[in-house]
Amino acid sequence: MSKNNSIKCSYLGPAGTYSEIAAKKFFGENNVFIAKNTIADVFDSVTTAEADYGVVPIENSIEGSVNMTMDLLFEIPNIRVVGECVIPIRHFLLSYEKIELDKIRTLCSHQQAIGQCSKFIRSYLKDPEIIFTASTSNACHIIKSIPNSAAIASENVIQIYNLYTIAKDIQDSLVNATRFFIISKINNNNNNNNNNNIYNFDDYYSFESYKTSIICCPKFNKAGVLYSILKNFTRKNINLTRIESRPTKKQLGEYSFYIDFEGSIADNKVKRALIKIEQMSSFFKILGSYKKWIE
Ligand SMILES: O=C(O)C(=O)Cc1ccccc1
Repeated sequence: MSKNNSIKCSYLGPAGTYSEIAAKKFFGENNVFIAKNTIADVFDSVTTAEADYGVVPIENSIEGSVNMTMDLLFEIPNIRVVGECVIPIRHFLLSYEKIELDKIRTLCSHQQAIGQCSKFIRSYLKDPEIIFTASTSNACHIIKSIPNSAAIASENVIQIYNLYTIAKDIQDSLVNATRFFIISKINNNNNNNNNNNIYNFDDYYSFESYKTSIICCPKFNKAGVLYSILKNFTRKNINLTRIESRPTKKQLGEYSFYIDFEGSIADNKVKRALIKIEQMSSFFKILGSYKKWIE
């Protein structure tokens, strides 16, 4: 916390990104916002305590999971998820020149944004060179020096970078939303409820208004292993809201499972289910329990 009790929150910048929109929507404008160049830098800013919280994109309704965030949640210890935020995404095609669609030779944006606009790109652009950038706003810096170029970014960058709007709402579906995780650092001094151990979690939550996210890698890669994990939720009548697999990067065919479900790790039925799953896992990580995002 900074001097006047405002929160220090890092996000994927520079100014104008969807992550910035999410950060300000979750925490409110009257806080300290720290723009970072990459999603990995946001994680670093939390682990080094430069920021109290970080906001990172985790999944999109068109393009699916953000792999960089998934991998960092797996790899980086002492990070927990303390909240979520969902924002609608409207993609704009922007340029420093009033350029016709068929004259665009280079298109820049974050890989997620490019993927969310694949139909528009195929239908209206003439096979431009595509440059993936660290963020949508970063794309607006890159195109400044490239003739006949355009960027895909949010409406917020138009004024910030003084851009022309070539096209608006170019995403593949008008219903387009990205979910962000709010991450924080787990203090290992155990004198608060930050510890990651479910067995002595003593905060009391109104369970139904919470969600929990975990990562687990089964000990054995055999038929029915996913069922044997998921049945622990079914038997306790715990509703799953997301399940994604991600290669462990150790060998082909070996996956970690990212599971979100309704309920809190303060709930005994959740604890009992997770104890069983941990016993079946070679890797098990509780990312955290957090309030469901309500618009
Ligand atoms: O680059 C941004 O603006 C981000 O915040 C990452 C992202 C990119 C595309 C959709 C949602 C989030």
